Amino acid sequence: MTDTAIEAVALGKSYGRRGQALRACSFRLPAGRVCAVVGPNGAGKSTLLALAAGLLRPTEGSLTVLGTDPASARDRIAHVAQDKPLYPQLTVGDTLRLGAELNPGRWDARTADRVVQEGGLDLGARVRTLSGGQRTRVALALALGKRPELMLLDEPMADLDPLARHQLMGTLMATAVEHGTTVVMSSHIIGELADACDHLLLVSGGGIRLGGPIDDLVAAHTLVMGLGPASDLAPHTVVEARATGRGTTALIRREGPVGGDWDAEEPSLEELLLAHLRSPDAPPLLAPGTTARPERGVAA
Ligand SMILES: Nc1ncnc2c1ncn2[C@@H]1O[C@H](COP(=O)(O)OP(=O)(O)OP(=O)(O)O)[C@@H](O)[C@H]1O
Repeated sequence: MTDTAIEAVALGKSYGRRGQALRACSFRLPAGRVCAVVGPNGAGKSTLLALAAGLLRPTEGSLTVLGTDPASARDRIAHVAQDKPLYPQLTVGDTLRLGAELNPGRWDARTADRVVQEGGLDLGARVRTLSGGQRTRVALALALGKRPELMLLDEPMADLDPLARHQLMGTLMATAVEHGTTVVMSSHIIGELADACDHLLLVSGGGIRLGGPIDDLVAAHTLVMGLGPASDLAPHTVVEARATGRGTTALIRREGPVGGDWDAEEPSLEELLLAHLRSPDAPPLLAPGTTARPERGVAA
């Protein structure tokens, strides 16, 4: 088994005259990890996942999945698209039985059944009568039941309530640990998946802005304390941020007036990602350990 789940080199995807969805994307996602692909609406996340699933072909560069061409790896991949295609006339029980029939010898009935049961779904209910979140549950049960080497989940948490998110994240992480499955999930809610994932890609405007193990990304960012007069900015406002070519961000924030001075604290991963989206190409604002007087506010 390869230690790389997905590798892209100068990857690009154009939808003809309708636009360039991805350009010059180079990254590597390690196998057996839970990876978040985050970025704003229209960033190119779904396109990236569809390319990795072998449903689209790159127009530039190369993409290797599980050590081979994505189209050749389709049996080893489960892709859950945003619209969660399922057969609406089938019952939940029939849908799971179909999953088992289509994946003889490797169907993980225990996990698939548990995902459905945890949501309190009636096995006799027809898929067309289910809510969006319930359909998501069935689609994820099918994907997990297939026991894939790579799961590509496009906005899997979008329709789920907090308990369902918690349950499914737990199941996905356990699957990654127990079976060595690589889980790649996308979200346009920056930071939504970050706490549960160990690897991250930040996509924006069709390019990769930031990528790597989350612990390394956080550790590589520099905390800079801004000292200055209290102002009318709300607490927790990011007041300035810059990214370097190496991905280092100097982030200054106000924790609230403390004796009339600015204070700072360790930025959250979500703040770091937002900072990168705000100022992708700017030079570093400050060297590590220096102080600053912020002059303008940028809403957090
Ligand atoms: N089939 C298509 N034909 C033409 N353009 C497309 C097609 N699919 C996507 N695009 C364009 O490619 C760009 C990236 O779209 P994509 O769906 O990959 O983004 P996304 O990051 O998944 O967005 P969202 O968070 O809104 O789902 C967008 O500008 C979109 O309009």
